[in-house]
Amino acid sequence: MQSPIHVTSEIGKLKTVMLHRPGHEIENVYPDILHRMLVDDIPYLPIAQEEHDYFAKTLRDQGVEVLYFAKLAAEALADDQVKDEFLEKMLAESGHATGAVHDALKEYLLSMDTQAMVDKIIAGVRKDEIQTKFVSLAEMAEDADYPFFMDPMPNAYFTRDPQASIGDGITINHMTFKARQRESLFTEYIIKHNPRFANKGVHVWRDRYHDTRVEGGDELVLSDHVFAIGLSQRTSADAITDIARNLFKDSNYDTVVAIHIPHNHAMMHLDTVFTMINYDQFTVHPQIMDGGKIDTYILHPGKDGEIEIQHRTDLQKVLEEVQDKPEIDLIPTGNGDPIVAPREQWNDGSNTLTIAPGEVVTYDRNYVSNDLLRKHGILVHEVRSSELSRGRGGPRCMSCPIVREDLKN
Ligand SMILES: NC(=O)NCCC[C@H](N)C(=O)O
Repeated sequence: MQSPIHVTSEIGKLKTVMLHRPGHEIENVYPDILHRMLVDDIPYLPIAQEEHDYFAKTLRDQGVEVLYFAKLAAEALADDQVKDEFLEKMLAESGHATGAVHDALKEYLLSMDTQAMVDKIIAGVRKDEIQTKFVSLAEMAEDADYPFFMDPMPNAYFTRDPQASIGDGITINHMTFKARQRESLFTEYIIKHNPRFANKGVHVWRDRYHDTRVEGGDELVLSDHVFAIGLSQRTSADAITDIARNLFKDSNYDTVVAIHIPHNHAMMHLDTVFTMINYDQFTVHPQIMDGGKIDTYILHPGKDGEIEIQHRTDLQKVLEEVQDKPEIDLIPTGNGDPIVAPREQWNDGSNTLTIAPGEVVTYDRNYVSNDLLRKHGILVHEVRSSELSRGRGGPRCMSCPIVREDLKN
């Protein structure tokens, strides 16, 4: 049976992608919780939605089928028993496993139709939306001023991160920060219960029930046998080892390249500083290379299920070797300028979404990087970015490829 997920590169023609249109969750962010919600500012929702619709249209105009995360989730919860089981897990992960608040939230959420319930969970539930019969001492005495029973998920529009397609399978990710961990519970239900994916042979390379952390922004499918992953603020070495072991055991993947990037918010994932845009072309933020060097580890299957690891520091050479190309063109964000490069990287100038070999979608605001891409022969579709960029992610972060065409060579 052909899996409904098929992604054997970063650059093969994009056929199907999963997005999330930002919704009311954005309006539930206020200054006191900005840091904890992992955003630096509050997008203006109507414009963010316009920009997102334009992004979706740009993809559709290029023949891409656009699926929406929240719709897939609602479809997955069509059966009442599945919905009940999901809701119990979601409430528990939101801090209400039992008790009066749990009961009131459950009654409130079940009073809605399923799509409205999913949208509400993503948006967050304020305390003043529901009446509880009793409150516990903890609710009365601790966090009394905190306005939410269920936190909003303002990062849901970065559909790249809670999961990642690799080959005919997926990783469903245990994400680093609490602010994003519940997002992948939706993915679990989509894969298990949405008719598009359920019982269709999707291989789950790693599920979300682990202590170690991985996020899709770090996961790059370089080819049908080479997988690159950031060793980053969000993805730990143990998780990388686990994914490598599972890929080596059950797939064609025989090479995992772990790239150590700075552990900070501006460069939280590998795709904020490095993306693949053509067979032999990549964007790279110059500041991750210390004099051209960066700690890189190549993992291969060893004897008896062991993993062999080589430590290298020349990323360009590593890419030439694993991609089997005589030369790799590394295109520096902001043309490597000491002011332009970090400024454009901050607004996701390296975070290109490749929709076909040598054809990308980028934010319009990164005009220096975009011009340079064009000079290197890349076809660039620019999308609007005044509000979307405030969430600290770009076109690659906002898209989860589900199907790409295989590369011809
Ligand atoms: N792949 C990505 O780099 N995604 C961007 C995620 C931004 C979000 N505010 C976060 O910190 O998780």
